[in-house]
Parts: sequence; C-alpha cells; structure tokens
Amino acid sequence: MKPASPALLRNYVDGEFVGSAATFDNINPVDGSLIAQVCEADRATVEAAVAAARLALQGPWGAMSVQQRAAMLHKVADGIAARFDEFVAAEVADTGRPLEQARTLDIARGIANFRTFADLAACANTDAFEMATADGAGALNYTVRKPLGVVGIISPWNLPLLLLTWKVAPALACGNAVVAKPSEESPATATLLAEVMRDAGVPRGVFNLVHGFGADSAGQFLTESKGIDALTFTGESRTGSTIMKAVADGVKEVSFELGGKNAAVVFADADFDAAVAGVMRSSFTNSGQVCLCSERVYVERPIFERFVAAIKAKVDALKIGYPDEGGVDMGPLISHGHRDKVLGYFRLAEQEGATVVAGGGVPHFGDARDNGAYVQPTVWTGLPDSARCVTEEIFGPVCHIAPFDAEDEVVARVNASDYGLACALWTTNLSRAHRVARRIHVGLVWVNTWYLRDLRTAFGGVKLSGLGREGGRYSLDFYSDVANICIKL
Ligand SMILES: NC(=O)c1ccc[n+]([C@@H]2O[C@H](COP(=O)([O-])OP(=O)(O)OC[C@H]3O[C@@H](n4cnc5c(N)ncnc54)[C@H](O)[C@@H]3O)[C@@H](O)[C@H]2O)c1
Ligand SMILES: N/C(=C\C=C\C=O)C(=O)O
Repeated sequence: MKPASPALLRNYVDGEFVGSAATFDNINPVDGSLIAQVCEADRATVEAAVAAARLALQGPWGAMSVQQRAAMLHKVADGIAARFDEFVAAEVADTGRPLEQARTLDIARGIANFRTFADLAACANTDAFEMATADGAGALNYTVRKPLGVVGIISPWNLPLLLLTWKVAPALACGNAVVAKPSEESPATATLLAEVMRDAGVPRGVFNLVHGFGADSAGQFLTESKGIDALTFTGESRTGSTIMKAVADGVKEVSFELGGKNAAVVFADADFDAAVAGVMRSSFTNSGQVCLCSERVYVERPIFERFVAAIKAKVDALKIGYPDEGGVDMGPLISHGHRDKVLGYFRLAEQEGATVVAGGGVPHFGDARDNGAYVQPTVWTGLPDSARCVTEEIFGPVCHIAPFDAEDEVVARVNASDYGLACALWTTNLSRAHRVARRIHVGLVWVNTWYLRDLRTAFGGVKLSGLGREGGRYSLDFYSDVANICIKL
C-alpha cells in the first residue's frame, strides 16, 4: 500500500513549506522501503519558526475570540476528515500498523482532539469569588486565562498524529502559537497536518513544523530556543530529563508524558474471558508500542496456569502481517533500530532465566516483510520482579506473567516500579475494584477495560512517567497563563 505522501517532506515555517540543506530517509518498517526524504531543520530554521510564532500572536490570531479559534479548529478537524484516507495511508506507511487501527484510532483521534479542545475552550468557565472586606464594601476576584505565548511541542512516533494533535489542539484552542517537532520516525501525517492548517486558513506562523532528530538537531534546538514560553513533550523518560535540563535556565513551563512499565492485575474473581481479551489488547496493541501497554501481568494463583495457557493460545493465533491484510492483528515495530532494542530484551530475558511461553524471536515470512522490523509477540513467566525485563520499559509486543496470592502483595509489587503511568485491574468485586484502584500509584487506572478514553479526564503519570496532567481542563490550565484579578468595590 503506497502512501500519498510527497517524495520530499518539508518544514512548515510562517505559512510556507521550506526545504533544508540536510535530509534524512523516511522508511516503511513493513519492508524497509524508502517512502520519502525528509528535510532536517537546522537551528536557523527552528529559530525562524519560533520568531514566526511570536509574530503570529501580534496578528489576527492574537485578536481572535475563543469562539473564533474554536471555529478555526473545527475547520482543521474538517480538513483532516476530508483527507482521511490520505492521513491513514501516510500513518500506515510510516509505522506499518494495521490499517483498521489507523482508521479507528490514530486518525479518528486526530480529528477528535481538535473538536474536543475547540469545544472545551469555548465553554470553559473560570473562578470568581466575592470577598468581604473590613470597610464593608467588599471585593470581587475573578480568574482569567491568557495564552502562554509560543509553545514548543515535541512528539513521539508510536501514535504520531494522535499524540501530536493531543498537544497542538489545546495549545491553539488556548490562543498560543506553536512550533511542533514530530518524531523523525513518523513525519508524514504531521506534514499533511501543516497542509490542512494552511488550507483551513489558520493564520501564518500560528502552526509551524520542523522536522529532525533530538540531540544536535531540531529537537534540541527547539528546547534551547530562548523564544519559547513553554515546552510540552511526549517520549522516553530519559529524554524528558534531558529536556528538563535544557529549559531549566529559562524556567520554562513543561508538561511531560513519559515512559511506563505498566501492570495488569487479574484477580481470580475476574471475568476470565474478558480478562484474557483485555490483557491481549493491553499487551499487544500497536505491537506493544503504546505507553499504556501492560508489560507486567500479575494473575491470582488459582487461575494462573489456566490464564497463561489461554494467553499463549491467543498469542500463537495472532495474525502478523501487512497493514491492509484482512484480520491482521499486528504489524512491525517502528524501525530496525527499535527492533534490535526489543530483540536485545528477548535475549536478556532468557539470560535472566525466563520461561518463554510464546514467541521470543523474529517471524519468517518468505517475502518483502523479511526486510521489515517484525518481531514475534512474546510471553514470559518465571522471572523475579527484580529482573531487568520486569523493571525496564521494553516498548514491544511482550509481557511477563507472574502469580500472586494476596491483594496487599500485588499492590506492593505493582507499585515497586520507577514508573507510574497506568494500570489495568480485572475483578468483578466492586469494592475491591475501587479499593485497589486508589492504592495503585499511577496516573491512570482502568477497571475491566483498557485504554478507554474520555478526553475530558486527567491524563499523565507519576514518578518517571511524567510531570503534569493534560486532558480536559488540565490542558486548558497548562496551555494558559491563569491570572487572578481583584477588584475593590
Ligand atoms: N506518557 C505518554 O503519554 C507517552 C505517550 C507515547 C509515548 N510515550 C513514551 O515515548 C517513548 C517512545 O517514543 P520515542 O522513542 O519517540 O521517544 P524519544 O524520547 O526517543 O523521542 C521522542 C521525541 O523527542 C525527540 N527527542 C529525542 N531526544 C531529544 C532531545 N535530546 N531534545 C529534544 N528532543 C528530543 C525525538 O526526536 C522525538 O520527536 C516510550 O518511552 C513511551 O513510553 C509516552
Ligand atoms: N495521550 C494519549 C495516549 C497516549 C498513548 C501512549 O502511547 C491519549 O489517548 O490521549
């Protein structure tokens, strides 16, 4: 399936597509084929984008009401919808994901992000307090939200359009101008988004796009720019730490959505079939390349053996294939480099003493996919909680399943992690669901489901999994300067 993306993906600065001296390859991970060349933005291009964003705030965009901005964001959503199949083709080419996932999740959520934050911003209220004063006349306090200004956005490759627009939409809804740096692994839908922004009439400089890598490239240049007022980042925890240092001197506002080593906990009283299906989703969706995926699975001992056998049967039956194959469950990883990282953990697990219940290697297709970045979906048992494969984020189609005997034990084991992003609990005991959910030290708990998303809710992690919350009013608060005005009556 060949994408409609252009042969050359350019940066988008001040309303114009601009090239660059350096370019890099955009590779299809299904078969290793070259999709396009990408223009790598140098520091000057990044600074030009930041300057264009600053200028845009003084132009028509800065004068727009929140209702006018909301209408503009709905036009952007309409623009994505009008080019839906192009966005799907571009996302699938960059990532190799099943076509159905790109349609129902990635591109659909790109549209939903713009619509949701357009409406949330347009309907957002703020606080007001009447206060008594000694003179009896009283005073009135009210809160106003003002744009931060120029927001730097750096996004990852695992859900490219979803995660880019998860930041762009609220940032623009709150009246900011943005400079976005998508992942070098997934530049295509971000470039199409720039076309949609232009065609929707978003004023020049409001949305800018710079392509490149992280260190010594566009990502680093953006974090080092003195012209940004805030930086929102989604990616690896160690990258978050690097970025935090880069923006520290300027005391810039940051929002970090980082890594995870999430757990699924299956109690013996769970709906067994629902829990099996749920853990299959939470461990293998998007080839395990979702920050919320369960790489640790804890199963209450009475059903442990039966559960492992059921998961093995499902994993062995997963259809790994081309994105547009009917019924395909799983595609490749994003790149050969990432596949090497995941295969390194496959080897490490065996050195650490894992029992390989399923997978553990590379599938053989006998066709072009053998040049791709595929790995087998993999299941381990038998490792101690201290094993690196049970503590470090692998970010692939893999989980380790361990038995537990008591609620307090499993809560302690789940919480004994440097990460704290998400957890999925499977139980039919209502009081246990609420009790345990509250005790798990993460930002997101799902009970008898996984990755069910209401965009009005708080989203983010604790510990190495992140800093701050986005979603709903949390996004409005992050992407705004909130000021209190006190009027003496
Ligand atoms: N918490 C969440 O919501 C969430 C969502 C998706 C992915 N993630 C995490 O992201 C990771 C996978 O994504 P990834 O491999 O793209 O992460 P990554 O940190 O390697 O890269 C993310 C982005 O940061 C840029 N970058 C890298 N180094 C940089 C630097 N020094 N300065 C500025 N920018 C830099 C990259 O070019 C890319 O655009 C996983 O750890 C996953 O858990 C978290
Ligand atoms: N931020 C979101 C998803 C993150 C997925 C991580 O890979 C979302 O669904 O809004």
